[in-house]
Amino acid sequence: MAAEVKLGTPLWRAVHRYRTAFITVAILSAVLNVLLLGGSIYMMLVYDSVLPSHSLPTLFSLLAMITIVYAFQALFDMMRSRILNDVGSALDQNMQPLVQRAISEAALRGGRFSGDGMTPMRDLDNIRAFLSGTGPTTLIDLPWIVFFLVVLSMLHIWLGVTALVGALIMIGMTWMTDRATKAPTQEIGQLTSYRSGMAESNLRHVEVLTALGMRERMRDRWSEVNKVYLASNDRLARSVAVLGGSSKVFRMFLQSAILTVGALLVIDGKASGGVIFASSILSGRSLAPIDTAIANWRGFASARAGWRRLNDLFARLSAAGDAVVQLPRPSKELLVEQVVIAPPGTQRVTVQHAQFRLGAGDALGIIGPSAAGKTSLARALIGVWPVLRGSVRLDGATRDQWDPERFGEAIGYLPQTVELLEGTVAENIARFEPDAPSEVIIAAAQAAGVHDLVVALPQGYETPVGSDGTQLSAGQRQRIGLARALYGNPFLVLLDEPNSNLDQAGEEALEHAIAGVRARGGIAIVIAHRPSALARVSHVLFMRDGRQEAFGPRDEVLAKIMSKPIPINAGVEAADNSRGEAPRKAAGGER
Ligand SMILES: Nc1ncnc2c1ncn2[C@@H]1O[C@H](COP(=O)(O)OP(=O)(O)OP(=O)(O)O)[C@@H](O)[C@H]1O
Repeated sequence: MAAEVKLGTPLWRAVHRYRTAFITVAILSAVLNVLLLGGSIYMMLVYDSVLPSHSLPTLFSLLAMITIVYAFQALFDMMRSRILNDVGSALDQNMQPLVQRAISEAALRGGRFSGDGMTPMRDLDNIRAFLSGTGPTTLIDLPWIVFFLVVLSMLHIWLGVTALVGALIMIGMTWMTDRATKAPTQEIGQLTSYRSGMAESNLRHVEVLTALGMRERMRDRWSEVNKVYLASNDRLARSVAVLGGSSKVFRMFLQSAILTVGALLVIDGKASGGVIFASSILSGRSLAPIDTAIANWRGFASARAGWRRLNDLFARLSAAGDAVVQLPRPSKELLVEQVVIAPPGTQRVTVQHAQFRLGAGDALGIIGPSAAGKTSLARALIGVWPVLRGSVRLDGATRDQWDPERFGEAIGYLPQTVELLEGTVAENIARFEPDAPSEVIIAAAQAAGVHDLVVALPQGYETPVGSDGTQLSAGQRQRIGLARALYGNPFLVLLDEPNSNLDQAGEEALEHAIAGVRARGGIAIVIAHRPSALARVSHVLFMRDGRQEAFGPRDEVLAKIMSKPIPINAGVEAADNSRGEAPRKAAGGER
């Protein structure tokens, strides 16, 4: 039974969890904004009471009071920044696992964005940076403009009206900033990913690029993308600078305008001298959040674009749920029923109507020319590619009925490119399981016939493999990859061209490993171009052009395909009659 995990708006739900913190920030902001009146009131009192009376005690009492007010302002400001910073970090920590899962799911479904595929992670970074910066406090302070306008109007209606007109103009500027930043912000998001994906790919392939004299050409290609990226950044920075600068100057002008209105009111005898200065300061303070908002709009726009993209991504992945009922480990059979496969994110069928059944103790060799669909079928069998039609069942259950981690424990997979991860040999064999028992690691290494090879390494099982396993030879990588595939005695072990880099000893270890899987009641599937890998299989499946052309007991199928004209690279050298070798001998014969 698959549980419906509602991922629709997980960001909102995560933010909702911190509502108490947001309410506290809102209350602190309210107090802070009221305290902001302190400076203006102080100026008004000094001007209107202290100066006419020349009273020093009044002046110092007022100074003491305003000092306390400023101290509280500083305290509350610090408190709300701290709370928001904590919320940003907690939200990040909370969402990171979901974001990582979304990145993997999107990649598996073929929805990997061009580039490095890490856009969702950067989006979450942008949201955290926005929450931890001045953004939220600025936005919270914006509605308080109305309060200051009311206070100004209470001093005199014309002061309020002047400030209102100024505020409306500045809000218009904010709207223009938003329009000017929206498109470049989105463009920069995509370009950042593309640019870093390209740089990462160039670095990963540096040896090939150097050997083939392609480094400069690839660097030039990257520079072209970088140029577009810089231009977009430039455009964005310029818009923000122009509008941010204008709003700041306009705010200063507005203060002078208010001063002028105040002066006119004083001349008219409708206000005191203190009111002029108080209102000027008040208007400056009240409109400050608008130009702070404009100056920081870039961060806000990035966070908003990231927020939308993430919600969109989560919504698209909402159907993926975790199984709640844990099925027992499979132990009986693999059933493939009329399976049609297309690479994720495409409708291009690469395997049509594959159908076969394997029982515990069977081993299957999949052979066929290049691009016959062997690897496509393999990926669907282990559940990393979806099936368009038909089904793949282990002990009667399709993959979506399993908890993904538990399903992985039942699978052993050695891909064509071994893909070891940064860590030690032991960690790689143990699939990075924390506290993996040594005896299980050694058992896997022994099953793969690689134990002696590992202990002969400089640090034995603790030898670091380097990024992508580059500190090992291709043969060593492949054999350690085989041990990883066999770790924990998985039921279904799938080996995609496991002998492409093996020497004689490696080939023998591979044969032994396949025999071992069969002997313990597992199922082994081997995709092979070289005949030695077929030595220990019980069945053979021959594929061509995405079709299953033959399936059955090994010798029967090999005999059948030998009787037909087979392309020279049909997948097993044994099938290549042009060499005049006896196919059965080349295939090894079941031992
Ligand atoms: N990720 C992918 N996206 C789109 N098409 C793909 C993808 N992977 C494979 N294909 C296409 O699917 C077809 C079958 O490829 P597949 O790798 O399954 O063949 P194969 O029999 O394993 O070949 P080989 O023996 O050369 O490894 C090919 O035409 C290939 O271009």
